Amino acid sequence: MTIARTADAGTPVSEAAAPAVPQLSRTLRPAAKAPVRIVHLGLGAFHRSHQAWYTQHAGDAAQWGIAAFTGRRPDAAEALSGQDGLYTVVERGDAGDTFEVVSSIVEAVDGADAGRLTALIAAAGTAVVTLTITEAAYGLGADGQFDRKAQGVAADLQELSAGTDGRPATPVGRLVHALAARKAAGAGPLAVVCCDNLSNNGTVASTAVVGMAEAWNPELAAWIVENISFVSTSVDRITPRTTDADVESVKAACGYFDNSPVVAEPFRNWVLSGDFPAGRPRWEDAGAVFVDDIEPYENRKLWLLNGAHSLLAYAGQLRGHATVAEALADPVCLAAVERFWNEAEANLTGAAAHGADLQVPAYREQLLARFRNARIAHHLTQIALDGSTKLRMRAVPVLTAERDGGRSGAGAAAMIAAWVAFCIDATGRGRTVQDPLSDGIEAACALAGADRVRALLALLSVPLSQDDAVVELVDGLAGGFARQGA
Ligand SMILES: NC(=O)c1ccc[n+]([C@@H]2O[C@H](COP(=O)([O-])OP(=O)(O)OC[C@H]3O[C@@H](n4cnc5c(N)ncnc54)[C@H](O)[C@@H]3O)[C@@H](O)[C@H]2O)c1
Ligand SMILES: O=P(O)(O)OC[C@@H](O)[C@@H](O)[C@H](O)[C@H](O)CO
Repeated sequence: MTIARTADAGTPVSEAAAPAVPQLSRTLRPAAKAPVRIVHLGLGAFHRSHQAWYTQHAGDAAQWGIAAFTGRRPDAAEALSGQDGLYTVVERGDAGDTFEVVSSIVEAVDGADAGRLTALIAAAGTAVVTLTITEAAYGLGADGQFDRKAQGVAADLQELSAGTDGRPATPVGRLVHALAARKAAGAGPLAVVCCDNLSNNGTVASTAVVGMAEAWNPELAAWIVENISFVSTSVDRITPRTTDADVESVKAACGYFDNSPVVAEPFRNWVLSGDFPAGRPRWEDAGAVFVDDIEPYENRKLWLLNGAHSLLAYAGQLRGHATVAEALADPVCLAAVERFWNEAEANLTGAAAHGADLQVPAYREQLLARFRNARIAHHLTQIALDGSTKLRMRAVPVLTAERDGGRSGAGAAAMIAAWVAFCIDATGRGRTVQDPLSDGIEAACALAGADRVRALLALLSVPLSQDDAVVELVDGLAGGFARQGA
């Protein structure tokens, strides 16, 4: 029997949800397998609700199969393999659910299977590599450069030096290892499409991959620069972790057991910018948009949507809320979001001058409606993870722009203040948080008062930590987010 689990980084779906009805498979729901031409790293909930959905809805879907690799554990690959790669997308709107079986993932593989990854990336038919490995997995320093000291990098460089026998453990190390095989096979160029919530995500992916290659084999790094196109994207579809209740709702509505359904909001958006030297699916048939200048779209989404999410994640939990919808219903949280949005919107106008019609007021209205969709239980605990990486993109650019414009930046500072307050427990000491900089956070929290705030700020932005007015502002605002309620 297939062990029922969600994404490998998610909460396992319990054994209680195991089948009493037939299990989803290509026998139960016949669906031809397209040839693998896309390799995905980071088989989680979002890949299934977004890129795999767009690929299924491309006009030429029959030519574009996905081989999706997990990140840190094999669970999601084992679960999905037991269903021949099929799973259900539950589109959860205010009015109810709709259910769709997605079949574009034709192979689900344990990320540790270096042999399969190498074989697929070295195959001439592979044209696209997509990534959803989380923001923290790129491991760049606060200066945006490759960081040899980032988690796992030294060990991966050692593995890479073992050549084809090496077994790097980070997704970037694994990709570099496999690209070496593509170079050796003479399989030619391909596109790497970063789908993580990062500004300039194509550049971030390129810096991480080329940096790792350069540190191992400069000749490979030069080949990557010459042959690999790093495509930037803005990706959007709110997709919380799957729960046992979601599995049960699919069973009740569809009459089959699906161990890997994914629940997402009806809204979806994909903006891409960059070259696809070996071709790509016709994602535009499914609504994807290709642009020359992606920055305005990225900033709109990262600042307004993700920025509000992070603000709600910290302020909301401090005020006793569990989900985005609950936090937004709290007038204190809503006011903080609106204040931050006013600042962010003012700093998006420069981007609009580049010709993008961002329609920010309508975007804000739409976001409020999306966040209020209480049928999507988007837990603040999930959004709060890896705060230092996220705030560098969600709060720091707006606060920096405000300070450069001679203003206080109190709206963006409030997001950082909520994070600062969240990092401290009820006794005033640092609490355990999941963050790539957890050691630095712990060390900073051992300090007191303004010194603590300055040290935490330095993890996000050294220049902001040297601005006394910002330190004082964040320190003052953090007090206002003192823990309340449950
Ligand atoms: N969930 C959403 O609503 C959403 C929307 C837009 C963008 N995204 C982007 O997609 C990413 C993944 O979201 P998800 O909901 O699929 O999460 P998830 O937890 O379901 O899956 C994340 C995948 O990345 C792997 N991973 C995580 N950290 C890693 C690390 N340090 N090293 C190697 N592999 C690692 C996991 O093992 C898993 O395969 C987000 O971090 C975000 O950047 C998510
Ligand atoms: O996925 P993360 O962890 O980068 O961020 C949490 C949320 O802000 C994010 O998942 C949004 O829901 C998503 O970006 C909406 O498209």
